[in-house]
Amino acid sequence: MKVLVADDISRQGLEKLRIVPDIEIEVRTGLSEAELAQAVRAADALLVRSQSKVTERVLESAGRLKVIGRAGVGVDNIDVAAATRRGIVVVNAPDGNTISACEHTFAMMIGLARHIPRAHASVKAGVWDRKSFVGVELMGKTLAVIGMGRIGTEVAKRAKAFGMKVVGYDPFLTDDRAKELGIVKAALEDAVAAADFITVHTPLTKETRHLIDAAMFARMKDGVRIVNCARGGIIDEQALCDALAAGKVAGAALDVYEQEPLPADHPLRRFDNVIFTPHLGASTEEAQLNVAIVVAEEVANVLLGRPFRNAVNLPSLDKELSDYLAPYLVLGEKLGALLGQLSPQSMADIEIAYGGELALQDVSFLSRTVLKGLLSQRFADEVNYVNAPTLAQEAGINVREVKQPKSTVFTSLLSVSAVTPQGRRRVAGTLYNGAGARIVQIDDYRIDMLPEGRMIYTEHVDRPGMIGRIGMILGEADINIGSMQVGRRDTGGQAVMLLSVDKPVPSEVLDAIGQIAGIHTIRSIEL
Ligand SMILES: NC(=O)C1=CN([C@@H]2O[C@H](COP(=O)(O)OP(=O)(O)OC[C@H]3O[C@@H](n4cnc5c(N)ncnc54)[C@H](O)[C@@H]3O)[C@@H](O)[C@H]2O)C=CC1
Ligand SMILES: O=C(O)CCC(=O)C(=O)O
Repeated sequence: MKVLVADDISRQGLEKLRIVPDIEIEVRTGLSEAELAQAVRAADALLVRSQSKVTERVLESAGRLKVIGRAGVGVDNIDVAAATRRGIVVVNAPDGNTISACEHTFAMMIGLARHIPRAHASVKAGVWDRKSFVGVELMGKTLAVIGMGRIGTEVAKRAKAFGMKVVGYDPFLTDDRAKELGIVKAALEDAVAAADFITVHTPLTKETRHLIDAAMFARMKDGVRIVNCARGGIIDEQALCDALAAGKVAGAALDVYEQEPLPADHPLRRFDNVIFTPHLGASTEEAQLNVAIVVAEEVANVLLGRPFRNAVNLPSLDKELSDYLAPYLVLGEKLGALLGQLSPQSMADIEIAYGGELALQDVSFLSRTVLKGLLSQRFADEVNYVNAPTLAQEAGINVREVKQPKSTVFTSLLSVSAVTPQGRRRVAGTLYNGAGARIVQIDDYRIDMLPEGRMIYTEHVDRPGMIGRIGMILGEADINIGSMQVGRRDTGGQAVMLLSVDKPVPSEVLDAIGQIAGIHTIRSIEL
């Protein structure tokens, strides 16, 4: 398997991949979009930092790509939606550079408060000017932290240690968490209005683009100082230029820009009271080693089919949940595949229902495995856990998750149904204590069958001799029957049968069984 490394990633971290047999690493940095598109053609994995842009065009040529590893946090340089549609897992290293980005933010804030870059340049130029660089203290000032995630929280903690008052804005910040951190929770407008210093720590998304715009600058105190070590574009650069020119903003410290590298003629470069660094927030030995190790391990896990943790386009699964769900993931995929093979024609309105204890868990990952099994009839290898919901949506298939904690005779029941040309069809399964997974229902019929291997499924009239005749045809074809389950509602009425067989059943044998009077449906099933 080939891993293409397209940005500068710690060699020590890459060792984690180098030592895996069957994994070959190719390092090619500084590629244009067209070169990256060409290089990714033969890659099974792509490793990047923030420099490479993994666009739709790049992904179009990525025939074998299974995983993109981002050695860092922000994935705004990766078209995650396009990767998801293609079933490519995107993994990142969410906490490897938190402290470095936080400390850089503090360096920038203090540099801004005490004019350190300009004072340094003045001394270097042979000048001894102490009057031009009178600064302000942080102690007693109000800091607005916009985005109270990992980095924002660390910044808030350090600001408290500096004696600052901290006002935090984040849609997910709870009153309890704010209290625990000793900060004031506020709306965005109120946070920026109260602040002497403002620092942003959100990802760049549709919602956060130009979160700090001209209207927001108008609300700020005169002489406010502003820091951006998160992403260019969260602050509207034109509005910042206007606020600097008007003297509203006393200084800005920027690590990130709407366009990187920052163009040589960018208007921000004209302001002496703006401090620039070239996207260095995560550039420490420690952070680069941390993120490289984490992402290399994650990429190896994906390639080797082992569990992985940090996928940005899959629901997260902690160890406890992952252990609990593991046998259900196998059962769920098989139930999906069973329903898909029972009704290989079109289907709509899929319902994945969870009963009993299972209904009390976070089952979003499990629903994906059910969907993957179900859609594999239609999309074959194209479908995986990553793109199953997107493929269903694009095919116009509505998917519902239903939870019924109290309504099952089984400790837990997983049931999958869909509207097919034969009406709504349903299969259900459970895990028997000690006896493993079982299919326990097909449509309205109760059965008890191991969801494994090759099977023959029939719908037929419940009459004597039926099973014998099927057994005879299979015997003549030298096909051994492993086990058999019949489900029926009334004697002499309709029935279903599942037979497990030891080898593939040729189509002429299936046809011969289908000819038996009273059999009206026959299918070959493989789980
Ligand atoms: N300059 C650099 O080298 C680095 C930059 N970063 C940037 O910093 C960002 C934050 O990193 P982490 O704290 O690790 O991420 P995080 O995911 O832990 O925190 C982001 C926070 O932003 C909040 N948020 C999302 N939308 C928001 C909105 N509209 N308004 C207010 N808050 C909102 C989220 O609720 C979350 O709490 C990353 O997305 C990345 O872009 C991260 C590392 C290094
Ligand atoms: O790779 C880098 O140095 C950039 C880090 C960064 O911006 C991030 O992790 O989001």
